[in-house]
Amino acid sequence: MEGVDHLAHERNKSEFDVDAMKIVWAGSPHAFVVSDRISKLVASDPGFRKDNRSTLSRKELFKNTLRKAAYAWKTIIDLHLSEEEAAKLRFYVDEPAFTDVHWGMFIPAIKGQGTEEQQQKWLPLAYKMQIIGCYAQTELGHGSNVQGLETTATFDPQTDEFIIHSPTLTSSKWWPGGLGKVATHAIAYALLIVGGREQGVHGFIVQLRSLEDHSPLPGMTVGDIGMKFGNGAYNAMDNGVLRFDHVRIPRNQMLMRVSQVTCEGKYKQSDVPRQLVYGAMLYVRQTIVADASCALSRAVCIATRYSAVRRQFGSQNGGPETQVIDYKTQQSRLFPLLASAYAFRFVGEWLKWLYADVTQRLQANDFSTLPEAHACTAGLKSLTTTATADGIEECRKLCGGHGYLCSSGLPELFAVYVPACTYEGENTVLLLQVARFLMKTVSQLGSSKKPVGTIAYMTRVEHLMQCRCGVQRGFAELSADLVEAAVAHCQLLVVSKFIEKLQQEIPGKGVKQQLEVLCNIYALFLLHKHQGDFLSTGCITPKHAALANDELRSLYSQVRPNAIALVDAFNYTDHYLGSILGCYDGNVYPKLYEAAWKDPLNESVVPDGYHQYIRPLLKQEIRTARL
Ligand SMILES: CCCCC/C=C\C/C=C\C/C=C\C/C=C\CCCC(=O)SCCNC(=O)CCNC(=O)[C@H](O)C(C)(C)COP(=O)(O)OP(=O)(O)OC[C@H]1O[C@@H](n2cnc3c(N)ncnc32)[C@H](O)[C@@H]1OP(=O)(O)O
Ligand SMILES: Cc1cc2nc3c(=O)[nH]c(=O)nc-3n(C[C@H](O)[C@H](O)[C@H](O)COP(=O)(O)OP(=O)(O)OC[C@H]3O[C@@H](n4cnc5c(N)ncnc54)[C@H](O)[C@@H]3O)c2cc1C
Repeated sequence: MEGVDHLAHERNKSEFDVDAMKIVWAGSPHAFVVSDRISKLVASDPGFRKDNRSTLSRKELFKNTLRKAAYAWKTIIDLHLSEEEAAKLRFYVDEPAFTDVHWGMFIPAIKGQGTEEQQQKWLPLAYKMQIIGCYAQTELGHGSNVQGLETTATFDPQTDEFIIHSPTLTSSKWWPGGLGKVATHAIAYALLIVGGREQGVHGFIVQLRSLEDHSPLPGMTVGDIGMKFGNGAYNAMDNGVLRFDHVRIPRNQMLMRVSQVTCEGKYKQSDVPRQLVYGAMLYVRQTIVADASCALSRAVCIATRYSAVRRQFGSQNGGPETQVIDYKTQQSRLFPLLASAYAFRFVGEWLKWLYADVTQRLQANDFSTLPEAHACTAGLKSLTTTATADGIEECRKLCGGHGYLCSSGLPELFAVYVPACTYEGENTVLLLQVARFLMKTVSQLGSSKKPVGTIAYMTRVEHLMQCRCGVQRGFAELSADLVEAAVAHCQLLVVSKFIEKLQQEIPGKGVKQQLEVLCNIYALFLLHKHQGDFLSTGCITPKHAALANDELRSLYSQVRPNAIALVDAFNYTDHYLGSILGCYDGNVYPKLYEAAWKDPLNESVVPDGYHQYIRPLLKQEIRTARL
């Protein structure tokens, strides 16, 4: 039944203006138009095909990724796409690649930590992709502990150069995306040594490979670190290993916005805080939060559409069975994830604003909000990526057995997404940073320094005023509890930003009402999940808890007729979703059936290996077989 919309009856049930919701989701009418146009452009171009990814060998997959990246770049040039449109194009191409780190980390690091002069020299080359960059921070022995990095950058005043060196095996750079096979340059982080004194970790622009024949420059040992979790998936990325053997680079290739080394060998610090060396991480964590809503909404879209297609039990008088989306248990697992996708969208929007604000302040030498920005980006990165990774896996289970097929799109989505819990700051390590920030705030509550912004509420929490412990004392011992407190603080942020969103004018019939329902689901689901904490701290009574649960059930019933329209509002093409279970027309079974026959195993009826292994077994000739 090609061309028939099997979900039409669901779409007819919806009680709000889906087109208006699409604009809310996109962020603005302009963002919607750009996103809609570019996603369709990618979807309709066979050059961006991705349905065969899971059957390719690593080498084929990688080469195909290179081809796609080059093709994407050609498309960007040919169509004169703006920076915004080009970023959307890369997003909808939907394949992890060296370009992610080139645009997402290498360029932002130079922008944030390079001097004007350095930016003028390097950025035009990077923007035109005449050089390709990666971000080489993590080492085999040290990732989270950035101050523990072992790579050294020793200043040689005789030649006005730095000598970059990997003194041990554990100091080998290990993990950087794009480093393995593609990048020509790296921002390498190393311990600066000037005049025999260690001056902490700094970033350096280091050329890795020849721009003529791509061979590694003298003193560099560089390669790929090997296969990662999941077939296909993140293996399109060449995460790499790199060792430096006394590699010399000119002095002006140290990123010198935060601190400088003069030709006489003097180390000077600007009045900007040292933490700006970590600026690129602040930026990327913020983009990761925005990306979490994309990944979660994608999984939720698949699970919601399939839950409306899938029927199990409950047939009466020979009629159809019940759609699994009508089971309360399915709703209680699915709808909080739908609400989370929207919640993360709005907190991501807010974080983008916060980041723009802190960047503007930093440019005007106002560093007062940097600790708060660090706590918010770190905490929300941790919260949203953990919830999204768990949510994708839950969506897979919500799709039953078919969710385990690669053609559902969910295994690959999970495999690509799950490292987000680790990269750019391991999630627990980041929560400890938030906890430290909260404890610091608590310890200052009695002083004249009043908490503002996202921590202003602390003055209203009475028992916190009685806390007078030092920040460090007992921190390690209580760190597991403090991490929970950090999560609670971040959840408060998510809920309050959702509520603030609802206080704005939101046009479109019924749009605001739907968002109110989702906001209430998000908040009440949290209350339900952490009922024990709320009850044991006396924040709610058992009666409140019971009322909240009743309300939650009723909210699920309100979402039910709108569920399909709420995921349609993400405006994802079938190409981007990459899922038979989530296809727009809901025509799942014929597509699954057809796809199965395309598997390489089905290329022959009798499998390769029959004569060697199956037949000798069946004929009891195993002893004489040549295995
Ligand atoms: C295909 C999928 C793509 C999906 C992504 C989508 C979009 C993203 C776009 C582009 C990205 C591209 C691709 C994405 C894929 C992969 C990329 C992965 C790249 C990486 O994976 S790249 C390595 C990242 N590797 C880390 O992430 C290490 C984590 N480890 C740390 O980050 C620190 O090391 C820390 C904080 C744990 C320990 O620090 P510490 O406290 O023990 O000691 P330290 O001396 O370091 O800090 C002293 C004072 O600095 C403050 N402070 C710290 N950090 C700050 C910051 N960022 N800003 C402002 N202030 C900061 C503190 O709050 C303190 O402040 P105070 O003294 O006031 O309390
Ligand atoms: C797919 C992928 C892409 C990556 N891309 C890049 C890249 O482009 N560039 C780059 O430089 N790096 C990259 N990385 C590396 C990444 O940033 C690090 O893996 C990450 O920062 C975590 O550090 P780690 O591996 O040292 O973990 P570890 O710190 O060793 O974590 C191991 C465990 O120890 C715990 N732990 C660590 N410290 C503490 C503490 N103080 N208190 C309590 N518990 C603690 C953690 O919670 C975790 O459970 C990438 C990693 C992955 C997986």
